Amino acid sequence: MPTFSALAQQMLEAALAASQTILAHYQSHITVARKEDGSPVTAADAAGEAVIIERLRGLNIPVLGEESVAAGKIPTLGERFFVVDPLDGTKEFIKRNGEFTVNIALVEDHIPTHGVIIAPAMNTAYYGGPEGAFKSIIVDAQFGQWTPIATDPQMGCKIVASRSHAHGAIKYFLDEAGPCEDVSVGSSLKFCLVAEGAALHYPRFTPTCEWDIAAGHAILAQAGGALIEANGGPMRYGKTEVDFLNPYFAAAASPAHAQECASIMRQALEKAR
Ligand SMILES: Nc1ncnc2c1ncn2[C@@H]1O[C@H](COP(=O)(O)O)[C@@H](OP(=O)(O)O)[C@H]1O
Ligand SMILES: [Mg+2]
Repeated sequence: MPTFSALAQQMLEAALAASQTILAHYQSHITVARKEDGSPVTAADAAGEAVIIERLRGLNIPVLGEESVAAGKIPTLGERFFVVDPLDGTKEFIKRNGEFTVNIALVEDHIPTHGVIIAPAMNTAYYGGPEGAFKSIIVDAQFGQWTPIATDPQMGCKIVASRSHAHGAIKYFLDEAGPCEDVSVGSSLKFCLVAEGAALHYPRFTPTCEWDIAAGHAILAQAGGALIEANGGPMRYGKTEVDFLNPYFAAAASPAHAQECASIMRQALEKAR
């Protein structure tokens, strides 16, 4: 059982509280609204983010939250800031297939050093930080035992892809990668599958924002994996100038696999043109 730092404990408790709030919405009627960009949003998104901001307030670290940004509230980001997606996989939440997550990351010097992901409807939590990478089952709204997780770079080819945001290049990726199993799942759970050794590659060919990936990036990195831009360079956070939009990226079970994944992505994108 890891001894979590006070900071990690606060992040975990904030995510757990938001997860309970979101579950209450999930178990009652879900009303769907549309954001300016046409993407769906529910009352659970805002309620979850409010709970997280409240719980993290005492730390005096700026919070970059998906819903706050959508409402025009962008904090001044210093060297250290939280990145929050209270409800990633809103489409899955609305479809009620359970594949949605609460995400909190701490970014330091442009890199996510701590990450928490909870899948409320699956009673599953993941953490990655200086203590290592761990998974826990939630019982009676409490974390159970934390067990270490690790990627499996030796496994056969298995890729995870978005359930709701497909791109034509995936087909070419599979052609290039050779025999490869292909699994679709919603939200940041894709990072968790790679982090716990259940998938090898997560090539992302459709847009994401920093809050969609920061927590997953931290967990994956601590579990032995890596996330890089599809061009092969490091993924950096705090990209205010591009509204926190990420370039396409490659996440995989090791730094070498991430480079391989990115290289196959570039070939696939070339073919898809
Ligand atoms: N056109 C776009 N621009 C920016 N982000 C997008 C996007 N289309 C989808 N996304 C992001 O992809 C996330 C869903 O990922 P996935 O398809 O892997 O489940 C969404 O998270 P939310 O559900 O939090 O809005 C959303 O932020
Ligand atoms: Mg999201």
